[in-house]
Amino acid sequence: MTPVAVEIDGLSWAPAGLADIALHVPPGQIVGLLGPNGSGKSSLLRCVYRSLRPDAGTVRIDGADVWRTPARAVARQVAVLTQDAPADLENTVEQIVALGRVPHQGPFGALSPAERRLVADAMGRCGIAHLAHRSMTTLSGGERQRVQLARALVQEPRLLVLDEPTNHLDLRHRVDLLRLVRGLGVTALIALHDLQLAAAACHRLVVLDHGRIVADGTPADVVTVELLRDVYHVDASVAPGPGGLLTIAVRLHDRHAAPAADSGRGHEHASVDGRRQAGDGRP
Ligand SMILES: Nc1ncnc2c1ncn2[C@@H]1O[C@H](COP(=O)(O)OP(=O)(O)OP(=O)(O)O)[C@@H](O)[C@H]1O
Repeated sequence: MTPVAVEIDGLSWAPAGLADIALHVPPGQIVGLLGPNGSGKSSLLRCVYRSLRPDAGTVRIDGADVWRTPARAVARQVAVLTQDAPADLENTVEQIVALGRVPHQGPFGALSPAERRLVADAMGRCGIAHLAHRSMTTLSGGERQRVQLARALVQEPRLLVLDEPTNHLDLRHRVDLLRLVRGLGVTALIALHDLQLAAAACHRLVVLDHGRIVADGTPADVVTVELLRDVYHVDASVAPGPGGLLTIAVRLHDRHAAPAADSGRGHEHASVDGRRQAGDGRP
């Protein structure tokens, strides 16, 4: 799968406050889209995968304007994983995963042996092979999210658009999903709320606030005390860790909290591997 370049220029969409967005993503780059609730991440991604027509501006994938390209042709290049996979589908997991081939097939196309192998392989990579014959209605949120990922892989996309792909996943599956995405070598745009995971998984982070890009750069450049204060309104410290990982320590100002026996409480560290540690006692 050859990755594509994505070029967003002058993009505006008033309902989400998106205004004059410019973002150029080279082939193979993994971009994490961050920002508070309602900052416009999903709306921007919807403009990219041709689900939302912007008021102004363009989105070009390998030079082709997505709104001048037939939907089916876009679907052959772009796979999308949205926040909440539909839960009310009666189809089996295998049938849903096989839907990833639809953009590549004719009107009555049956799966070729190679495509059936692709479906089996994707289910194996996403750890859902044992669920192949289960109905989607019987799955947990995390299992449904992994089914969506398998369907996206089967699509053999050149661009992956993931909107909060990890919100139902436990820590191991979060890490597995992001590792898998990195291993694909495709271009990816991923909206994430977990800043530490985003910093660990993405080549580049872009932060939206009130519909505008307020930061764009490497994880270490973007995830700063100032960003957490000015954009997230959180009092925190950020420390570099081994292998380029970041550790974010958030200070909780809770006037109603019970007095703590340990004077270090109130400062809580959450590391990328999910272990929470007591405060370090720093002011
Ligand atoms: N179809 C719509 N009509 C009107 N307003 C909309 C529409 N879609 C989104 N919005 C508004 O645009 C703003 C941005 O929404 P969006 O879903 O893009 O934010 P987000 O950054 O993805 O948020 P979250 O982190 O909560 O998922 C929100 O205030 C939302 O209510």
